[in-house]
Amino acid sequence: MQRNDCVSSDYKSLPRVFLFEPGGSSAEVLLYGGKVVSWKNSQGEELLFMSKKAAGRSPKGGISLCFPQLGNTGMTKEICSSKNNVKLLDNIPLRLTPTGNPSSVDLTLKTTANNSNMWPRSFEFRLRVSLGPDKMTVISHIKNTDSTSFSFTFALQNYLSVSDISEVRVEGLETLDFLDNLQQGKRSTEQPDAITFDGEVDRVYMRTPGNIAIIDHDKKRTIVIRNEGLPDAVLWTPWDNATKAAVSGFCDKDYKTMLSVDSGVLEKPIVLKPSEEWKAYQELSVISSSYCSGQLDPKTVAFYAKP
Ligand SMILES: O=P(O)(O)OC[C@H]1O[C@H](O)[C@H](O)[C@@H](O)[C@@H]1O
Repeated sequence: MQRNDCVSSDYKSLPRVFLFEPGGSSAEVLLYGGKVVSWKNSQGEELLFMSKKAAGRSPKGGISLCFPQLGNTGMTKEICSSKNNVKLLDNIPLRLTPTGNPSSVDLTLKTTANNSNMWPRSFEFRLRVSLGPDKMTVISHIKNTDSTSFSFTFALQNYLSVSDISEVRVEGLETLDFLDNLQQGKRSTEQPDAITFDGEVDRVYMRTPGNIAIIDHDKKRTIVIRNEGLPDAVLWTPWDNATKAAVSGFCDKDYKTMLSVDSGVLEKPIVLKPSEEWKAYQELSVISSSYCSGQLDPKTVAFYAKP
């Protein structure tokens, strides 16, 4: 039974920036927290999943910024939150800097220890979201403007829209070591085959070699994630665990058409000395998967994904 608060998302009433590029791709980015709430390919198909659960200024889904802590790796006692995933930027309006380019947006936040009660640190955050033909890049910068060093973990939680999770295949994580959050972080090694889904998954893959391909047979498309500075990846589906879905702000049936593939830096937290800056780059591209048969070489996908 669908809960009452799962009938319509309210994010369309929130202040946001619309991006367009000449090839027909488009995106929408919230000023609150810099969350990307829509990314459409040149055919106008939505590629990101947004929950219909009402959540005020922090709607669930899209591309969410998790900072300064994700999971229980590198937990710092400075953070005032009972949650492992801390999204300090949610609910904070970022400053919009004009780019003069309809396919790109720059958002910034300068904060001091005094005006952040969740993490009493001074930092500067800059985010650039840019569109290319069937491609989106997200560049994040964090500068330590404090008088002492600080450390953090970070992730872009990419909630991808899929036709049916049981028909989806993920390539690029084969044979990697992962920490299984469903088994108290037990370390295991992934099989040599592509990953498919038939139940709940919550894993942190460490030191991913480069590209991750999410192949959706029904939609005949592949989304490729390429990163620099974000070595780890989290794969999450609550499946039919309604309690976990609800805790994360999703509706009971959302799992069927959503897969979360996060790009992050988790295993080894980033340490910044005063005035030091950290930068990370993520590129998402979407391509026709009609040529995908059997094992897909992510390097080949990246090659085809280039405009
Ligand atoms: O509840 P959220 O912060 O949205 O997180 C949703 C999910 O994100 C990550 O992928 C974690 O590994 C999961 O444990 C978590 O449940």
